[in-house]
Amino acid sequence: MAELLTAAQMRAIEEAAITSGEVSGLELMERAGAGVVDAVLETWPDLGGGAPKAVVLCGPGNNGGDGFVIARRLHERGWTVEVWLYGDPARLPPDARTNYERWRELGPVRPYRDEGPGAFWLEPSDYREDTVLFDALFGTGLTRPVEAFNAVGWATQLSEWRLPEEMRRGAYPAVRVVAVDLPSGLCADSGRRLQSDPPPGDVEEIVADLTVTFHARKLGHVLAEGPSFCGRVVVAPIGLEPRRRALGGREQRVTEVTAPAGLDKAASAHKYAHGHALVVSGGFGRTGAARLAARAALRVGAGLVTLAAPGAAQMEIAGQITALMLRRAESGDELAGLLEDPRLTALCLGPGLGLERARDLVPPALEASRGTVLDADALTAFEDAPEELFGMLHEACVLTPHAGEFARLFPDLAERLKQPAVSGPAASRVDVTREAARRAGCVVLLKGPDTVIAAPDGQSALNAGVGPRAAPWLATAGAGDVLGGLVCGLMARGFTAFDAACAGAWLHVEAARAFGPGLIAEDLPEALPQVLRQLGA
Ligand SMILES: NC(=O)C1=CN([C@@H]2O[C@H](COP(=O)(O)OP(=O)(O)OC[C@H]3O[C@@H](n4cnc5c(N)ncnc54)[C@H](O)[C@@H]3O)[C@@H](O)[C@H]2O)[C@@H](O)CC1
Ligand SMILES: [K+]
Repeated sequence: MAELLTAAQMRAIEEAAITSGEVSGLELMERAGAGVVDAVLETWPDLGGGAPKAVVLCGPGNNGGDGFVIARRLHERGWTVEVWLYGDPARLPPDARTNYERWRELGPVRPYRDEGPGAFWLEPSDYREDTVLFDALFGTGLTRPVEAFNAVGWATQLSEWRLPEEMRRGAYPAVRVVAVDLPSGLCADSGRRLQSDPPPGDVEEIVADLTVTFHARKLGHVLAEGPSFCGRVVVAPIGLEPRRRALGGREQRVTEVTAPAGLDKAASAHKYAHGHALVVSGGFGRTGAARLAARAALRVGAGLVTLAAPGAAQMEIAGQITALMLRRAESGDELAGLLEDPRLTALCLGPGLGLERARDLVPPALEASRGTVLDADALTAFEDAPEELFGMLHEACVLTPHAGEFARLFPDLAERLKQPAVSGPAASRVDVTREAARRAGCVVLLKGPDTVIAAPDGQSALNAGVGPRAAPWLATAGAGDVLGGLVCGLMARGFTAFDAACAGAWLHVEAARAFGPGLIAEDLPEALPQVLRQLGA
């Protein structure tokens, strides 16, 4: 599984490599700069043949050091290179200073200080269609908002370069923007832009076309605003070993969800060998969500799936199902009666359930100690008494809130994400989901474009909805109900709560991608066979 790193983990990996004598910091910086140049030429082959222009903005730390390497290497390739430094050359860290000196033998360094309008104003004639701007101001060392950009700073001008031609004040041709490691201003751990509070007016951000990071992606590339700031993200290997020990314990690590194993069915196994899922439906006129969840549970391979509905809803359901089964569960007592059947291996409650019914049915469902997905109304029903719910939850439960439901159960954690990110590392969706899982004592899957999954012991994973894992079509009514059903079906088949949540999140995205544009929730279960076939299930 691909690890997504924090700034501290990246530093620990680098330090371990340097102290072991395997490589020097200077060599790593050289490889980082070379990696950026390679990625630029690979992304824009048209720049390979000519003599383009580079404007390299260097900052006061090692990110700036990478910038000086890039400047030197592009100069060696025949590019016209212009270098700017924000900071005092005498205070550069040693490796950055060395590369500053090396560049100084080749060309000048123009100082930038935030001295008001015009402090960083390059003549329009300086710019050409083949100009590439390198943002080597701040990388993983950013700890506070970048004041230098306020109102009159570079960012305003950078963003102007990026406006459509007819909207630009001057006659600047479009400039390609490359972020070194991270677009400056972005928090490496949370993907949030560090900003003073209240935010300064009229500040534009650096939005990159290409971000070249080193060794592995950082959480900030995929969380929150990260994807919209980074553009294409390329990972340049800089010869570092994985060094898992430097990453810390499992409570500090975050992996990306990957294709699940174990979805095939043995030739000799009968249907009960694959578990029996029970999905609890809402009342008359509100059964669609549960039917979607149930069909997803069946498609993902649960041997049997039963819908439990109040009497008044049974006719409605019966007319719309075939392979699914139907039982009556009018009340909590009736549900408890159904759950006396030990062959029921997993439950799903919430989609379309109704708040009153949820308050009645969730306690006996949790009492039964089966793999249990709680979603939608099963979460909202406890808005006024989250502790009551937490007291009943057990390790085989998965809560699948969207941001709104999450805020109802964990208002203080949701508030942490809303507070302005004034210093780094800022609170991230991973942090709050981990804390929520610890508090609830079960797995929490926080839905969103970046879906985060955490277990009470801190183990975490995420599906970054970017690049090959983007599935914008999932923003459609009922898609969340299908996810609940997938996780329930997988638990019915014997997956642990955490593994079921990860596999469910992966399959959900994969099914959406297999169907593509025009997707509605009903299509998701129907796209699963194709996905499962590709997995060799
Ligand atoms: N050996 C290494 O450590 C390597 C580091 N690499 C590069 O080094 C970067 C990390 O370097 P650093 O840790 O020096 O950090 P940065 O270069 O990201 O920035 C840190 C510097 O900026 C200052 N600073 C932080 N926030 C500021 C703000 N808002 N306004 C003004 N100054 C601010 C800090 O006090 C520090 O001087 C990585 O992102 C990567 O680009 C790569 O060269 C690979 C090797
Ligand atoms: K940068």
